[in-house]
Amino acid sequence: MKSVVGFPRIGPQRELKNYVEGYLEGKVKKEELEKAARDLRKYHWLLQKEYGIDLIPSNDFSFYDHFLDHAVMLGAVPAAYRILEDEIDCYLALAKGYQRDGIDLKALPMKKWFFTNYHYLVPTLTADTEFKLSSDKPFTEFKEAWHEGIKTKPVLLGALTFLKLARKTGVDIYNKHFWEKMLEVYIEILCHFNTAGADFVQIDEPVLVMDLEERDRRFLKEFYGALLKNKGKTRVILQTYFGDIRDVYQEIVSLDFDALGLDLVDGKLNLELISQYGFPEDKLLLAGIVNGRNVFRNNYQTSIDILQKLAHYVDKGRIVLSTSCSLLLVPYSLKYENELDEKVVPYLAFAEEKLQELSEIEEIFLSGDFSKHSFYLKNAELWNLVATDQSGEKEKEEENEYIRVPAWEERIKVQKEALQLPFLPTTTIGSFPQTPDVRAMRGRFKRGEVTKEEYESFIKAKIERVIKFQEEIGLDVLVHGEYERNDMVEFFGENLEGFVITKNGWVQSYGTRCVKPPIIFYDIKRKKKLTVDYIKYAQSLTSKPVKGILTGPVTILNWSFVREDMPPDRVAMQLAQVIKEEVLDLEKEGIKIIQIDEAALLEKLPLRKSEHKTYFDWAIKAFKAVCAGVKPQTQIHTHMCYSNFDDYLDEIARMDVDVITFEAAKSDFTLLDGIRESSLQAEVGPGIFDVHSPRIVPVEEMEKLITRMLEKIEKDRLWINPDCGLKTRKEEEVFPTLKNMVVAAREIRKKF
Ligand SMILES: Nc1nc2c(c(=O)[nH]1)N[C@@H](CNc1ccc(C(=O)N[C@@H](CCC(=O)N[C@@H](CCC(=O)N[C@@H](CCC(=O)O)C(=O)O)C(=O)O)C(=O)O)cc1)CN2
Ligand code: MET
Ligand SMILES: [Zn+2]
Repeated sequence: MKSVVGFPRIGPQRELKNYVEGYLEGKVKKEELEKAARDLRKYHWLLQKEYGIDLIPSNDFSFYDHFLDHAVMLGAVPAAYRILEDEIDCYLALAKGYQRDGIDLKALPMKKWFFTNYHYLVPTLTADTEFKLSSDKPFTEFKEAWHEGIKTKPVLLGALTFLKLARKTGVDIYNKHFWEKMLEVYIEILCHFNTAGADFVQIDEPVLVMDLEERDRRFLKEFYGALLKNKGKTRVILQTYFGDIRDVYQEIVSLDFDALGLDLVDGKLNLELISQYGFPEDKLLLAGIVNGRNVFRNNYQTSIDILQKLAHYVDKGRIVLSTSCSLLLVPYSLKYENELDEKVVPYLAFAEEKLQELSEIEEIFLSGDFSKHSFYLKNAELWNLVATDQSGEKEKEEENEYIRVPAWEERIKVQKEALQLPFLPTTTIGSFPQTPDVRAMRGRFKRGEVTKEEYESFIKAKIERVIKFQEEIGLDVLVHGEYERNDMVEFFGENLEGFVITKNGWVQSYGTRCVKPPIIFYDIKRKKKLTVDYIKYAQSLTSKPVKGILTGPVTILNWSFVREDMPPDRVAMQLAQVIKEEVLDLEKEGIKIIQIDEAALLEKLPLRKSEHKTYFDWAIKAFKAVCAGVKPQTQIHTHMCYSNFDDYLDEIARMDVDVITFEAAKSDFTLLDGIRESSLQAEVGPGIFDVHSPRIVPVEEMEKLITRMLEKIEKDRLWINPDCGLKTRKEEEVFPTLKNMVVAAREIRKKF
């Protein structure tokens, strides 16, 4: 048997993006949106059926985010949003906010989904949360598929994952009084599926791969002990992913689940757990061997090895082949890639190709002598060809070989002297709104409809306009606006050697926003300057300093797909080398401030604390390798967002940057206390407005914020800036806010 944990849902050509955004803009009717969603689901189910998948997921579809779907289904959303009676409107208000007709509802905050570039919406659980079955989405989808002749496996988010990842105010999630009602909802859902005739239901509990405590184990026993008494004929799969379940293996196998889904790609230790503690004879084992979060072909030899080891403990008949996690994290299909390097194509597998891999591996596994099977032989030949020889290439450098001299205290003096900025200097994070004309022009350039010269002069005109705007409103440190970049990582991938760029390899990052991660396939080299020309041009237009903006090595690595046989620390050092070359070129051209974005520094921080040190050691070493050798008077900034870096300030201090700007607008300033208490010396720019909200922020609001910040941070250490880049916003939203931001800073300066 073969199972898929979840399938992408944005549409093979990002159809859902256009429908949802169109609906929000009033250009698409509700019926059209619903039909588009039904068509996509049908397409996904039929495709999986075509490849012989036995356990095809449903309820893995979402208009915006599956975590929000779950919160809505449990009734765990604030009552204020119910003012919007229509189900979809209420849902989208939670996702995007709603400001119309005197109603002002804020969007829920977003957070990273484990170590991926997917972001989920975070509901808040309070003492007022009343759990109640409030949506029939999972049942509707099940019926819809049944209508197509497919009996799906409905997917539900697990209780512990939901409780642990939600925000809590004033509630103890482990208190039975709090979760009892939620248990009743889960029971109701299971009963529904039992009546509807579902053979399987999948409950996702990815938090089980994290460090767990005794109370988590107790919760699992109590909650699932009670739930599983109500499963009737429906068989319940407990699905885990993103690691191994070392802290709960024995508890989980002793519960009455009918099947256990284990990740054997990111959770290598799962195999050991099975060999050590055995596997119960009454359960199916869903063996996650096809990597759901990378785009490379499976190595069949590796997978067969794992399966054969498993077969010592579990009869072959009870082993179900599966993806390691949901395929949400990979693009749809290679069939849209007609311009890819032919040498590389055979090494890639997107979601659709992974379905085929499951079939092929099953066939090999069940055949008598697998080593003669044609699928096996073909795959072995492929991987033999690229087996890399890494002997002699070991990096010996230690982090402390990349020390910037002189030390921060000395450098910052030299820089203040050189830059002559007022105190509370104002700046932005780099990108300005990527207006539709910019996107459209790049589209035309890529399709060969306009020449390189036309494209470049278009970008230059944009730069000229944005420099003028920044001068007019009186910002102190200007930027060129990043108009030439489709994305802060893909752009670097396109312009460096060693990357492969897809045409349609879109992956959902949040809601309707997608990224097209570049693929690292060869050694990385820089054959030409990446950013120097436009930044130099911008600097030529003004006497104010223009900040050069680059993406750092760890972020490029973490937002790319990287070959599994390439050690990440080695790739990070190669990236550091090329970014360093760019930094030195910018410096040579007279750029005085260079920002090296590390928005994703913490993204792939291992889920288990015991593995953090190794990660930080190589990640920070790579970052420092970029900066060592830069002149003392060149000011190095970095920018971070989207992670809770509160907990890692001492590690971030080791990056030894001169200035750090970061997202803080939402976090109640606890971060500022943390900064004061940490070993971080750098000047800081805690974002003073949230770029994800379309609101125009008034001067007084920002003045108040700066005043409060000054209670925590000395006046000569504080920068004034937004909390992230402005690329996703509209000019009419951010231009007035930036203007207000500068006024606010000036008003505060007057008070000193
Ligand atoms: N890689 C990455 N990860 C990140 C972030 C990030 O900035 N980059 N930020 C955080 C939040 N995530 C984000 C993810 C995506 C977007 C985003 O804006 N994505 C855009 C796509 C950006 C892009 O590459 N656009 C292409 C346009 C491709 C296209 O469709 N072109 C059309 C024309 C479109 C038009 O006419 O408007 C065509 O060619 O026909 C370009 O600019 O070149 C989107 O979904 O819409 C923003 C934030 C965390 N993770
Ligand atoms: C996601 S972090 C974004 C940093 C980038 N320099 C920008 O302004 O868009
Ligand atoms: Zn950012």
